[in-house]
Amino acid sequence: MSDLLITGARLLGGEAKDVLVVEGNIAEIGTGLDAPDGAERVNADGLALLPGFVDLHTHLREPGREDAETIATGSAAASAGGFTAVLAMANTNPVTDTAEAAERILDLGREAGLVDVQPIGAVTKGLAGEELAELALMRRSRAQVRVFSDDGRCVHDARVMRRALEYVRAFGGVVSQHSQDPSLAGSSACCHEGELSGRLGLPGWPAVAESSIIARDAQLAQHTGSRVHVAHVSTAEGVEVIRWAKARGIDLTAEVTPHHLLLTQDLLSGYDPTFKVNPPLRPIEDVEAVRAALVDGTIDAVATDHAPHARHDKEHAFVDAAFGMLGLETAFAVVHDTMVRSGALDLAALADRMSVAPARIAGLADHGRSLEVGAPANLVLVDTEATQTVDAAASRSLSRNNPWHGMTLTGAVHTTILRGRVTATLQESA
Ligand SMILES: NC(=O)N[C@@H](CC(=O)O)C(=O)O
Ligand SMILES: [Zn+2]
Ligand SMILES: [Zn+2]
Repeated sequence: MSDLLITGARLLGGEAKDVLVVEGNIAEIGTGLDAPDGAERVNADGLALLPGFVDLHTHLREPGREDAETIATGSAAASAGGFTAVLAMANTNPVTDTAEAAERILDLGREAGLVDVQPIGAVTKGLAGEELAELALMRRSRAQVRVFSDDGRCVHDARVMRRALEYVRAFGGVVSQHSQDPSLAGSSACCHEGELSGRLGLPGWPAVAESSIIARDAQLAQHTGSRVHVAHVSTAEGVEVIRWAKARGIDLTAEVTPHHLLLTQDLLSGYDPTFKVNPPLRPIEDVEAVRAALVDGTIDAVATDHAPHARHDKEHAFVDAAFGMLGLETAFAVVHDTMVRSGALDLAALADRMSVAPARIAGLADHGRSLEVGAPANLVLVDTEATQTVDAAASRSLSRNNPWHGMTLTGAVHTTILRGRVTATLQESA
């Protein structure tokens, strides 16, 4: 493994320093450092150095839908987006509900070699919501699964959720819940229920379908002494319940997606299925509430919910199209543009929400670390001045359901480093 010298990087956006990486770990931080013989150099003048991003919520589609994404293409999109670790959701085909399935994903991630791919295990067999999957066996496997989710579906049965929480408590695991009560909306619900859904003539999800499940799960977490993570919170009501739960000391964490931080339901007026996602895009009041919650720490982390879909699954009438949108490559730019440029968060806080907090929630010891000697060199260099117009055709993802296409955003990932190895650079994409 060759050594790496990064020169002139602003640590967390602060003071400029050189960082020497030896054998995958940060060996020295200082000024005027010399590169050892054969070391690779990265000139980071004007760039900020952050811990590599960690995505708690990525859909990689392998096995089963390799036409939409593979572990290799999703890993390439992730490293281009500044990520050094991603958690791969379990709603593949077959579902990741056994130790063998989880180990296979871990191994395919290692083969791709661009980010650490950490499998998420299903809560229930086949995501059917009835029988618990092999939670303990997945935990004891080489994949060491700690996060469990039926994402795409809500673990609706309270008895099943209670049992899952009791199980994962024994080994420090967490259940990541897709909080959306299916009984509060018809099976064709495809947008936010409100004045706009009435006007568009589309069946909607009411906000209470989200907040009522969060409230129930918070109380189940308290009752079982276990830990719940709220995936993709999207409503002001959901945020209020999370705030209440945290104030009571309930062990609950939450994530918000870049799209719920920036996009609103008004994009649906053209019936373009690119903007069809679960949970749905919401009114501006909800966007403002999730932003404020990300600032005050009620929401712990940003997670992309990168959900690639093949063209033929998206090119349908709005009600029939698949749910989901791309997010890995644009996440930093969106969060930087909406939260940092506005002054709501500084770069250190962005690093907390996109790296430190998600690594802690997922129990990934090598990621989200302080920039200090001895830490694994899982790092990202970002350019906070660079302005880019998103081009869907330039994506590393196999899919093109990109809601950011044509949007101009300030903030770009420059170089991503996994254990001292450069896995992506901005030049490559130009
Ligand atoms: N977010 C989405 O709209 N879709 C996700 C599932 C999910 O996250 O609920 C998918 O797997 O496509
Ligand atoms: Zn979901
Ligand atoms: Zn998802």
